[in-house]
Amino acid sequence: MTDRQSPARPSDEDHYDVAVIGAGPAGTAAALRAAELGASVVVLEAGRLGGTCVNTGCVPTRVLAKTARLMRETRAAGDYGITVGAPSIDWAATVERVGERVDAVRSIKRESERFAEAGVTLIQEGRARFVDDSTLVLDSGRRVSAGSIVICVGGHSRRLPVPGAELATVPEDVLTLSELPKRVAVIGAGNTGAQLVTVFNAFGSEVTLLDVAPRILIASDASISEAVSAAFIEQGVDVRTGISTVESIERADDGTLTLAWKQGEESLTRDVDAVIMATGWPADVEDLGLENAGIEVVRSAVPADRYFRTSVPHVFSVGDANGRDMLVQAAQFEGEAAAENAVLEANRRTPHHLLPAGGFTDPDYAGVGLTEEQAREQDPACVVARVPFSNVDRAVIDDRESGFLLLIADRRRELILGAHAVGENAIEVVQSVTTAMAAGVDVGTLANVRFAYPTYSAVIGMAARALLAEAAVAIDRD
Ligand SMILES: Cc1cc2nc3c(=O)[nH]c(=O)nc-3n(C[C@H](O)[C@H](O)[C@H](O)COP(=O)(O)OP(=O)(O)OC[C@H]3O[C@@H](n4cnc5c(N)ncnc54)[C@H](O)[C@@H]3O)c2cc1C
Ligand SMILES: NC(=O)c1ccc[n+]([C@@H]2O[C@H](COP(=O)([O-])OP(=O)(O)OC[C@H]3O[C@@H](n4cnc5c(N)ncnc54)[C@H](O)[C@@H]3O)[C@@H](O)[C@H]2O)c1
Repeated sequence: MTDRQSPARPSDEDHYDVAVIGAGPAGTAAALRAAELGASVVVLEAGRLGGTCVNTGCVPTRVLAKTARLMRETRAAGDYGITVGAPSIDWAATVERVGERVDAVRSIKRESERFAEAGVTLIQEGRARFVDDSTLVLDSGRRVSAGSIVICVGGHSRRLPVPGAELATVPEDVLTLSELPKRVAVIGAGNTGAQLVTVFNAFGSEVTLLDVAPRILIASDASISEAVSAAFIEQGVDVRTGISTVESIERADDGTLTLAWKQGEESLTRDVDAVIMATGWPADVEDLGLENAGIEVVRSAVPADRYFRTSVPHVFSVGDANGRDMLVQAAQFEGEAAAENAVLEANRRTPHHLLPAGGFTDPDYAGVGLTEEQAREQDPACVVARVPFSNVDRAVIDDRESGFLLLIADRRRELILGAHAVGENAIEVVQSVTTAMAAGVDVGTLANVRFAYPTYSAVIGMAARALLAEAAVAIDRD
């Protein structure tokens, strides 16, 4: 690799081949891969190792999702002849349990030991900031220079610029609520907001969900949004999509928050005990000194080309920082690719179409590859099969008939272009389809795979066989 000399190069011991800013999933993957390739590597982390995912994002949210499920299962126990009382949440105990599980996950991640074993230097002396395009300064005053720098700073929640926004709780702080709110408004129906709706609904809170977008889970296939939205409404959630704007939040003397918004020309209000703002995730770039390095920022993200190079080619941007696929699996994939491109001066890309994602709502949802709308735009003759869970033995056995798998193939019924599922185990089902896609399995082969009985994954074989039947019809029409 090229060893670029910084004009303000500190001392030899503070110069590395690769400097990685942030030790979340992106930074950890980038650092370990760069070290594996023989580079000298430093990781600069301002907070807790593991980043958003393990500390305030996926892991705590997933524990809350499990708690929500236990509440639902307990309520349904009577259907199976099990006598239990009506469950209720002891919020303090729930919060403690989340913390305990987060610590358990942190203990198996062992980032510092893995860095040490790989010969990666870890420096935790506050936030890093660019001095120039090859030099970083930490809060401690220490300077570090590197031939390549990988920006893995992740992001943070966004408060809407409305009066009273400071009264809202952001997703990272949900566990700091002093008590379980009886009435809660969730603003933002993306992956975060939708999951919090399910959690608070299961916990017995009265939930209102608002979004400016015309449908919830706007990034998912339209059929997913429709199904999850219908389930929310059936569960008593007040779903308000297509609102014009959130106007304000005001606090009354008794602590009640009044949320005001506009739907068309109509002004509406709702009194709640908590407002959660899950309205986006800008990159953590405000104090990064990018202007000192001539690195471009666009809409609160550090854009990168498909090889993760920023406008300054030896500086890379991966994970949530580049504002693309804000998922752990993307962050890890991108981190490794950027490390290879930095150390080997290669041009490695990541397969965006093989990134499965989903959420633990009630019901769960997930997707991979093209949505039906995207697939039809690319090829109007693509073939789509939808198999309801009510046709799947296991779903009926478990009393989980709601949901479906939508499988999309090209017109020649060879390639799987996308898969989208709602229902029990949707994420595991979509993961299995992703594995098949990654392995290059065609629809015909998938249709012949045997699935253990009785499993939810059996829906994949059913959908593949339905695709073949559908495709035959499509081909007849040609
Ligand atoms: C509530 C919630 C639930 C989520 N659930 C899921 C899920 O189920 N599945 C999924 O795939 N994704 C989920 N995500 C998204 C996932 O957490 C992120 O995509 C992922 O953490 C991004 O990894 P990253 O390494 O890019 O950034 P981060 O994990 O945010 O790590 C960035 C790190 O950089 C450090 N840092 C920032 N600035 C500096 C600086 N100037 N100097 C030094 N260090 C710095 C930070 O302290 C942090 O440790 C969820 C997110 C949220 C908010
Ligand atoms: N399970 C998962 O994989 C998972 C879970 C949580 C978050 N994430 C990722 O983290 C990132 C952040 O997620 P997020 O859900 O916090 O943000 P997001 O950007 O995905 O969704 C924000 C939502 O807020 C809405 N919104 C924006 N401004 C608004 C306004 N003024 N009034 C009302 N609504 C408004 C948007 O229309 C959007 O639906 C995403 O990329 C997401 O995929 C993933």
